Amino acid sequence: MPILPGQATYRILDASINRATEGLRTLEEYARFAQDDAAASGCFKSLRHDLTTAVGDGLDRQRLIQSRDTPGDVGTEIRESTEYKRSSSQQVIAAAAARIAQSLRVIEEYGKTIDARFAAQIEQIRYRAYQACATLELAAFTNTRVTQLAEAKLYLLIDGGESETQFTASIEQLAKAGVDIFQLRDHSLDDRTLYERACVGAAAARKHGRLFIVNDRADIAAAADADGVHVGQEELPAAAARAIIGDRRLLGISTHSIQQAKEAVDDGADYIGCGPVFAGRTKQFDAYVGPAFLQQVTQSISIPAFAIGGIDQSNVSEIIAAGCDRIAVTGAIRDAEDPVHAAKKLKQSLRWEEPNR
Ligand SMILES: Cc1ncc(COP(=O)(O)OP(=O)(O)O)c(N)n1
Ligand SMILES: Cc1nc(C(=O)O)sc1CCOP(=O)(O)O
Ligand SMILES: [Mg+2]
Repeated sequence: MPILPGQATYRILDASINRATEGLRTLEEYARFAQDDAAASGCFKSLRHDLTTAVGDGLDRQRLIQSRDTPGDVGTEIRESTEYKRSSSQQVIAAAAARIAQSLRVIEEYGKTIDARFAAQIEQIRYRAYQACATLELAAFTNTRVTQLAEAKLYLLIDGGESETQFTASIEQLAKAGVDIFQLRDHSLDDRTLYERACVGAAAARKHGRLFIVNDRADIAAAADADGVHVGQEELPAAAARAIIGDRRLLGISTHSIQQAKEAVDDGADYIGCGPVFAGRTKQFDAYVGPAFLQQVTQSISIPAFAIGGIDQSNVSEIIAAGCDRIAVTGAIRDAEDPVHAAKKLKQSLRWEEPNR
């Protein structure tokens, strides 16, 4: 069928309207289901709605549909190989945002040849879409785990408990008491149980806006969708752990000297454990770094550093006096008569601020 110039215009408009609507819907779903962001989701929905209304008011819908000729569209045969590849949700968002911007501009330009008022309405929708897309893209690129880590003060190493129910209940209670990060550290569990505890623990911590890390096992951290893994000096190297957990999960590394701390930063750690500061009941060591190591760390290391080893209410002031306000503990909470009370007290101590700061 020969294509008349007017029909060609309608054909371009029809294809671009569909493209813009699909792109808006793609971002609406991301905002709704991945970000749980009702405001952003509503914003894309109203853009979609306003586009449909402007098209309904300004264009002849029958002509739009009559102009559609998908089998005869030479463009459906031309595909860049990149159009089939999206390795992350950020790429999906960036591609949808670009599609929206381009197709709205096409609608506006060709719309000018039909109705100037219609074109002006599309221009307004295009500006609103630019803003909404930019906001969503920024939110998608922000790693909330890194933000949560930056604010974290109290880190608890916890074993898998007697049962899944008891483990989950402990995490929920202690999260409410102020524990910011949980680490599942239990060398007695078989892999299946470790994985199952990691799954329920990560979900329980997330419910309360807390982080959940798996000790030693990058594979289990990734499989259970935990927030990260913690590795020691004799365990999986940082690069190997990172390859398993990916860029958006957290990597913690144990350090026992300032040189190890600097190496951990160079190796891409998100945070370090610094110890053992004091002797404790959980793990025995031949030597202790003491608060002096913490002083070195706070002066030269920029990523979050958690003092660890024998820290409890009786000595936490020494950690703070060394300039460190982040601690990782086991016994201080596990062995307390009232673990919830112990966690609350420790958290309060970490909020302490130097009087003349
Ligand atoms: C926060 C934090 N710091 C240090 C450690 C100790 O890790 P590692 O040296 O690998 O010893 P194990 O915990 O594996 O016995 C940690 N787990 N967490
Ligand atoms: C597992 C572990 N790693 C340490 C290190 O210095 O690397 S200290 C430590 C034990 C932490 O438990 P508690 O608070 O009961 O001493
Ligand atoms: Mg370890």
